[in-house]
Amino acid sequence: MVVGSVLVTGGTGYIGSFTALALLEADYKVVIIDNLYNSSPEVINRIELICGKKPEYIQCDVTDEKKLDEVFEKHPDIDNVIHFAALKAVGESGEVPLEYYRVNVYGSLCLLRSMQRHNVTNIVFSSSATVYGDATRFENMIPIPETCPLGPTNPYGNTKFGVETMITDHVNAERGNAKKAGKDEKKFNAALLRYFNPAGSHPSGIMGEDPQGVPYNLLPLLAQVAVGKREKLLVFGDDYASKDGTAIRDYIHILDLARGHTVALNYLRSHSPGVRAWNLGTGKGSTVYEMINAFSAAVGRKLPYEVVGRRAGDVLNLTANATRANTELGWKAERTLEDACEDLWRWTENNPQGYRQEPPKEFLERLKK
Ligand SMILES: NC(=O)c1ccc[n+]([C@@H]2O[C@H](COP(=O)([O-])OP(=O)(O)OC[C@H]3O[C@@H](n4cnc5c(N)ncnc54)[C@H](O)[C@@H]3O)[C@@H](O)[C@H]2O)c1
Ligand SMILES: O=c1ccn([C@@H]2O[C@H](COP(=O)(O)OP(=O)(O)O[C@H]3O[C@H](CO)[C@H](O)[C@H](O)[C@H]3O)[C@@H](O)[C@H]2O)c(=O)[nH]1
Repeated sequence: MVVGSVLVTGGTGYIGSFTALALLEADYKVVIIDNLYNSSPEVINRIELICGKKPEYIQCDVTDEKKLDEVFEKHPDIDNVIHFAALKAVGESGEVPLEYYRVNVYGSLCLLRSMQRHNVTNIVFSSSATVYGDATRFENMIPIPETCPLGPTNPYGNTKFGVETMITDHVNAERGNAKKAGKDEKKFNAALLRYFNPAGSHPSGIMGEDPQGVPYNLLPLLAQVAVGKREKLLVFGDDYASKDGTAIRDYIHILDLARGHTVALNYLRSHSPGVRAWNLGTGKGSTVYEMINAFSAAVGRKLPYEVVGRRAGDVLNLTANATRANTELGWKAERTLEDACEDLWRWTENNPQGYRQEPPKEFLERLKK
């Protein structure tokens, strides 16, 4: 039995593919669009290997409004969108901000307009903890609650803040217009999911993060050090006001994060909250050094690093207060940092070339059983 249909933009990417898997496991029909800028279509096969169901994949750029219209016309049953497609590197966004505004902001505008034309009224948006900026500028805002004033410190964060605002204005307007016309205003809803730092892979070892160019995030970079693709990790600053001088992030297992999307979507459909923001994090902060140690423990040897200067746009501490998601959505991160590191290492060891190589036979055999 299909419980609903979801268009997943950026669905061959890291978080999108795990969410597509979680949606299929929760009996949603899933249509993925992606332009493969930072992903591989092979992940569709891996999703099928794991859950026995295959999402439909359509190559489509989210800034191509005509193509978006065609997708909605081909699938008139789609009644929800989860919007991942974006550029996501904090550092790079300071170098090519216009590209970040084009893909992240203009792409979201195209999507909302196309959804409006096709009467698709629920959206779950991939926002980010980056929208809070430096929460240590306030007293008592670490761990960060959703009520913390927003103030991104880099162009990437500004695009996420801008899209959150655009979605909020749009959904509120749609609700107001529907009410005036005596129509059902409650069908217009948005979840703004502010993720902290996703980590890890599928425990099977056949599905994980596979960035196409040079990765920017800490864990994929550490994974490259572990398999010898990179000599050492560069630690961006050891002069932060943390216990060991390195910056603090809240690393959340990718399976917990993916599950957060299905529960948020279910909540939109059952409670019709209008626009609501939820933090998805564990509530536990780890420094860069703690992450190097945790991943080194999973690998079984100490990974080399060198301290360099701070990265522009970085902040000291992004740790979530996830109480709202816990009380309202009934969602809580269940897996540990150790789980994330072990799963990441299993994926990396088995797939040093990412999705460009066949999964090991023993996995295929086991999954067939
Ligand atoms: N990974 C993180 O640390 C993190 C944290 C918070 C929020 N986010 C947000 O979550 C979302 C997914 O991130 P991810 O880590 O899975 O990144 P990802 O790069 O793995 O996935 C993004 C996907 O979007 C696709 N894409 C990019 N531009 C596109 C375009 N113009 N048209 C269609 N598809 C396009 C890419 O090919 C990729 O498959 C992004 O919106 C990101 O900003 C990520
Ligand atoms: O080579 C590296 C890469 C990262 N870091 C440090 O590791 C921490 C995590 O950095 P990431 O680049 O992995 O993640 P960010 O927190 O900068 O950003 C990520 O998580 C955010 C949410 O917290 C955003 O949404 C964003 O999309 C996503 O890239 C930071 O302190 C960073 O300075 C290093 O020391 N060396």
